[in-house]
Amino acid sequence: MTGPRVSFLGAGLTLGGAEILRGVDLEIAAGYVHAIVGPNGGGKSSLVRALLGQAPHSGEIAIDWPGAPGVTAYVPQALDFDRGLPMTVTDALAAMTARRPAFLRPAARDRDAIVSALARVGMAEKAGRLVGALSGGERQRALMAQALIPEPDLLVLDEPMAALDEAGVAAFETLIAELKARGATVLWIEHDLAAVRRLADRVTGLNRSVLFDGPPAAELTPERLLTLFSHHPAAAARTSVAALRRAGSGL
Ligand SMILES: Nc1ncnc2c1ncn2[C@@H]1O[C@H](COP(=O)(O)OP(=O)(O)OP(=O)(O)O)[C@@H](O)[C@H]1O
Repeated sequence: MTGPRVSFLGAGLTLGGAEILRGVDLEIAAGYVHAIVGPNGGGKSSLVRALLGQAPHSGEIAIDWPGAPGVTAYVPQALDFDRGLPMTVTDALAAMTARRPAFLRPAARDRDAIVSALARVGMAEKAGRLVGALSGGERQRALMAQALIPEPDLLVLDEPMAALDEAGVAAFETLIAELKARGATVLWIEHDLAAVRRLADRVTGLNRSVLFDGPPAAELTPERLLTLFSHHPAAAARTSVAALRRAGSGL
């Protein structure tokens, strides 16, 4: 199975009287790692929520599978849960991924899949830890692990690296390479422009509508970064310098 092609045609979204997205035309090619970048509040998370059917949109959003529909997985920006929940990481993953009632022990096959997914995100030793005791980066790794069960054909990631340390970033990069080698389509919201330059096949700038779209090396120019993240002059100067530093020497 290879991943699907995803297309947005004149997509719009209005929430509580506010226009969040307008006339979004965008194509995510099958098997591509496609990054979405843009300023805070630009509508990136809303775009993926619309794609996942969680927000009412206008226009057209289509997922074209090469054959029968495959597996779609989503890694949200953060996980809201009760910190006092007496549940281990393994139990939480079982509840999120298994098709059995949560009060039954996970089937052996499901347990194997959980062990393997946790190992892929470097969390093998944390399998028995209570979810409420996880650090921010560990929670993010656990969220990534749930998206690997079963192996996804379309993976939607909302800032998956925000809390990751260096080892976490390395594990994430390996995973993306593995998914890409399998032909999965990855739609990836990211603020780390250097990572986008390293890993993405294509990048789209979004601020309510599409600002630019193309290969990262061609699109993430210094001028582009200046305008993309400039809200007011002093913040713009700070942000652009930081963004340029992060984007690395290739610029
Ligand atoms: N239910 C809602 N009602 C009204 N406005 C909303 C609602 N949900 C989101 N918004 C607004 O839509 C805008 C876009 O939000 P969204 O989370 O999609 O942005 P984003 O590009 O993902 O931002 P960030 O980079 O900060 O994560 C924001 O101004 C937000 O306040």
